Amino acid sequence: MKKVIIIEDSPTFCNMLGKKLEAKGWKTILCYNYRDGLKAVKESSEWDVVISDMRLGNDNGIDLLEWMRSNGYQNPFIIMTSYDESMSAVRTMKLGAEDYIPKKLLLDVVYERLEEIIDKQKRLVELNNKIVYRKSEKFRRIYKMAELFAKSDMAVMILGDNGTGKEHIAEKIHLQSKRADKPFEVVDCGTLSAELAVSALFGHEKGAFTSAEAARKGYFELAAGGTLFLDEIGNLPKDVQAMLLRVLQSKSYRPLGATKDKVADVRIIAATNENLQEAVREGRFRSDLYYRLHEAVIEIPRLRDCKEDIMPLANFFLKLYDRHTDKEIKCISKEAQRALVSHTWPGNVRELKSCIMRAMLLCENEIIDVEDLQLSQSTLTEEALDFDEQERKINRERILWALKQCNGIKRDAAKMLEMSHTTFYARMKEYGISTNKL
Ligand SMILES: Nc1ncnc2c1ncn2[C@@H]1O[C@H](COP(=O)(O)OP(=O)(O)OP(=O)(O)O)[C@@H](O)[C@H]1O
Repeated sequence: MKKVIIIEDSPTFCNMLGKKLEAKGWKTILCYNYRDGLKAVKESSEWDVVISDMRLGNDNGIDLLEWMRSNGYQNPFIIMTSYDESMSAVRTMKLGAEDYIPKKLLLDVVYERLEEIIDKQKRLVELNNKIVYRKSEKFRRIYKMAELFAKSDMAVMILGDNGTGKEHIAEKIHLQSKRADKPFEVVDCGTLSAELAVSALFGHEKGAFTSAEAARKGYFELAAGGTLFLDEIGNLPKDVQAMLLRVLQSKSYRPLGATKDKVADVRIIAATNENLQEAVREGRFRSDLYYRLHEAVIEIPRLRDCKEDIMPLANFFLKLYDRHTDKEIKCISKEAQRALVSHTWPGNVRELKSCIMRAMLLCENEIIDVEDLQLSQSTLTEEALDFDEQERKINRERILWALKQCNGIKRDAAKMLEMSHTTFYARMKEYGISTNKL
């Protein structure tokens, strides 16, 4: 049952709000002071919503929110304010409150707001059921960043190799944002040729061109109020880049054949596995669009750099596909587990997912064994081996080039490649580069 904890030091107002919400099917816990509120929070489950007054006698709702967040309680939190408390209300939003609502409006809007919160939670739960919450240090940091960026409307750039999980993170940001109840639209920029792009992005009216037999909505309209995820942005043709930039700057667009502009109300999240800086240097990507899309950046690591995530992911995929086979597969043998953890996974999570699916088909008893995984070097595809080898070669050459440009000064070379010193030194060691031999 949907549950809300109401913390309000005026019993009359608290009871009135409680009655209103109970009439709409909510279970309520009424607390008339900070102490009782804190107790109710400690006993709450993670989806219970907290509505607290800003002023609670000598105590204060913001302190409660601060206590909750620093003690790991992530319950949705709404603060009730009086007319002169907007500055403090802004602070509560920064601390992760869902909303602040002036008390005089509360009875009119609270029910709608609570339903929105519940709907958002449901969708987040659905997404979380499809994916594994990755516990590696690197991924925990990524989830934290995603949560922080979700609170703003900043354009976010997600960087990472193919199959690392960029789209999931983009959707997570969307579902934790104010736009969560609006669409999340994915655009595969690689398929947008200059001819198709205008109509695909902005739509067209009936008769706008010879084959336009009916009007069509573009991605900007389909995602209205929500998030547009521009996947593989590095593949966007140059003239489409200019078009996109204009729309992002003016926040308006015009469908083909239309006579009026429409408002471009979307949050942009883009992703790429390409080195976009290099693309800018080589003139393949517009630098103004590059900066417009990089208001915030999240880098997704390769699967082999988060080894502790491999087995939880593998076991999750095992359960996922278990429903689709009539075999009674119970687990993965110790030897197969060792093989999974030490494999290099050039195709990242996507490769792991198909490896487990294939193993389940091949497996002839209850335990997946190392042969079922087909992971030996000889069974790695040529393409995957080439990809890995080429990547090493390119990275090595880039480091050598930067060192030469900077007369062997490692700190400057790391800066030039926008790498942290630690990563730069680690890569030099990995590739056997020594400044003596330059
Ligand atoms: N945490 C996760 N839990 C379960 N499955 C995951 C997780 N992360 C990624 N996957 C699965 O791995 C595959 C690749 O994920 P996703 O499409 O998000 O990666 P990507 O980096 O966007 O890929 P690409 O660069 O090819 O567009 C998908 O099938 C996805 O369901």
